[in-house]
Amino acid sequence: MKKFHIITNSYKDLELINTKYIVEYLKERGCFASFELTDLKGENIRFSKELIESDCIIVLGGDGTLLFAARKIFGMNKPLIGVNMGNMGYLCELELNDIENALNNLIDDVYDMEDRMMVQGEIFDNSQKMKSSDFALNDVVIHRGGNLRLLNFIIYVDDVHLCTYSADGIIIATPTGSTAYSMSAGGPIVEPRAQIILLTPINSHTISTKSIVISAQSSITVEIGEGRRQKIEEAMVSFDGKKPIKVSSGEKITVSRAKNVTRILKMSKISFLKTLHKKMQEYI
Ligand SMILES: NC(=O)c1ccc[n+]([C@@H]2O[C@H](COP(=O)([O-])OP(=O)(O)OC[C@H]3O[C@@H](n4cnc5c(N)ncnc54)[C@H](O)[C@@H]3O)[C@@H](O)[C@H]2O)c1
Ligand SMILES: Nc1ncnc2c1ncn2[C@@H]1O[C@H](COP(=O)(O)OP(=O)(O)OP(=O)(O)O)[C@@H](O)[C@H]1O
Repeated sequence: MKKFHIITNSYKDLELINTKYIVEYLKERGCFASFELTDLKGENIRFSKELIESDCIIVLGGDGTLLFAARKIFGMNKPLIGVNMGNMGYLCELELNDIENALNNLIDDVYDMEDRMMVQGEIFDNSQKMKSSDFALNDVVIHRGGNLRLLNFIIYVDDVHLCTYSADGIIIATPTGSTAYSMSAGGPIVEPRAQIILLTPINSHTISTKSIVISAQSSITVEIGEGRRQKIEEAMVSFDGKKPIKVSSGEKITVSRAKNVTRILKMSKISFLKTLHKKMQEYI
């Protein structure tokens, strides 16, 4: 690879010391290198010529920054690799102390590429009109928000009623997202290249509290049910933990496999489970 674009979280690389170092290093090795900063509002609007023409995106930050970058370049088919400057950085494979080695490997095309499935979600109002849609690499979370009342979530798979959870929320996760919120809510850990969609309730107050694994060919619809005390309840929908969207009883969220994937570059041969174990121990 020859053309690199860096997306840096300026909260993590405060004076851009590491960003500038990487740009200079790549240029010294005869490559093109450019950078941009994540914008504070998390909006994805600016697409520079350098970003569009790059062979690879290097992300400097934590998992949140990598998720931001993945959403930004959705559909562009460009590979991503993260340099961990976050607290945990599970999705960010590279460490700063070995960065030259990693950059040399990228230049010499010594890496593996892993396609990670993503999901798309569409939110429909009471008259079945789509009011919003978005994509996620980790998860779509439907949550009671600040409201301390149990909500009813009516679940359909391919339009057939599956079950109803009384819970704080529902997480619909990809295999990548299985190690994030879904895991905290008791969901299974899934091999990142698997092709499934995971449905995990958050604090379900029903006998069935288990996660359900669904084929990636199917779509899941979550309807916000009527409340016990009041007919119309409100909930929040968030894609990869970003910008919550308000929904209320009768509205539906349909989640299915997205047409595009996130391509993550891999250099280490260490298994995803060992990495998870190591990062979790370091994090504590
Ligand atoms: N209780 C929880 O575990 C909880 C609560 C809210 C959100 N989240 C997760 O946070 C994600 C957004 O991440 P963020 O960094 O912007 O928010 P954040 O800063 O709130 O991070 C949440 C934690 O999840 C980790 N994380 C994120 N994606 C991961 C993945 N695929 N595998 C393993 N760990 C992962 C992050 O490193 C961080 O430690 C959401 O997609 C959601 O899955 C988790
Ligand atoms: N778009 C953004 N631009 C700049 N800073 C941001 C942006 N979004 C979040 N931040 C800041 O970046 C930090 C979170 O970034 P990130 O998730 O990459 O790191 P982390 O939480 O330390 O890492 P990890 O998620 O791996 O534990 C927060 O301090 C947040 O205020």
